[in-house]
Amino acid sequence: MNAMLREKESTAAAPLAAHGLTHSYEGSNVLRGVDLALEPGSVLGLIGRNGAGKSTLIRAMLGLLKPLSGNTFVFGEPALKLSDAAKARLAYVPQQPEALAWLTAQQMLDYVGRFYPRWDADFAGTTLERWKILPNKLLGKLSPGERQRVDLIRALASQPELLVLDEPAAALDPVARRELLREVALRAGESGTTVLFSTHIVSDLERVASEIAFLHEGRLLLRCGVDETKERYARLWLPASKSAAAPAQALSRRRHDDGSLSMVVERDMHGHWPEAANLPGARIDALGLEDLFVEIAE
Ligand SMILES: Nc1ncnc2c1ncn2[C@@H]1O[C@H](COP(=O)(O)OP(=O)(O)OP(=O)(O)O)[C@@H](O)[C@H]1O
Repeated sequence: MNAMLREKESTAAAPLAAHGLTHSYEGSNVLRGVDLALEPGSVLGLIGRNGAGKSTLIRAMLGLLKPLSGNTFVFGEPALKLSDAAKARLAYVPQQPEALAWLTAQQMLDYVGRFYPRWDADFAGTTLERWKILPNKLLGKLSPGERQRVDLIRALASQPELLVLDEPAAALDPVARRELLREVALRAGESGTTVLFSTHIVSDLERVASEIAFLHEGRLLLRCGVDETKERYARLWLPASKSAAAPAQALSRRRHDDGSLSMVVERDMHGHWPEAANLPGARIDALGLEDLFVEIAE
């Protein structure tokens, strides 16, 4: 199958897809050719350091920002010309919600609810109470964490098919974060909601994501199932005498004071580590998710 046909098919099936996305701000490249498509019902955790380009990628994928080049699709429609019907199936929570600050939480939820055919007013009411938000307080007077919670309630009450959360945990305390993640996992499991969320908290990924994508300096360095990472990636140590045999394709490479080398390597399509792993003195160490990210991102 040729590449264009494959792109067309993956776009049609994917609730959210981007192809060859590039973007720059003031001449500095932030996205450098990102391809990313979400399977229906998957929960994809997008991880990367501060400034890696996560928010830019999310905004471009949703058509909230016109990329320099590349195409983005939501439910198969071009994201920049999204129909109202598609918008009603999608919910997005930005990192710092600011809109409608002059309304109270209850007024905002009542107002917004009218635009969503599957709006769950009971959920909105009971969750406001459970998350201890005063319904009659102006949004502009809520703390950033409370504001983010109201926006999360807005997103969840619309019962979206696609839920996109930009660092949902940023302003939440650990208890609220766990509650939110539980709710997200529940939605994905019970209703088949497709979820994309960005984070730099590895434990959040481990709790709810079925897949992870690692964005580093505008490129997707790694994309795989959460359970798969430990099997697929590891740290290879080579003594100084064998460092010349280091495989060319390593995700990261570090030289130590004694001349030895360590690098993150991936199994090949047959499940084998690079050949250098069999050299005398070489060692393969398992990597937890957090170590993997730190190794690659440094
Ligand atoms: N409107 C803008 N104008 C100029 N530069 C911008 C703008 N928005 C983002 N940037 C820059 O682009 C880079 C990527 O920003 P982005 O917000 O996408 O990263 P991020 O991965 O979401 O970061 P964080 O984890 O800190 O939220 C950063 O260096 C940021 O300073």
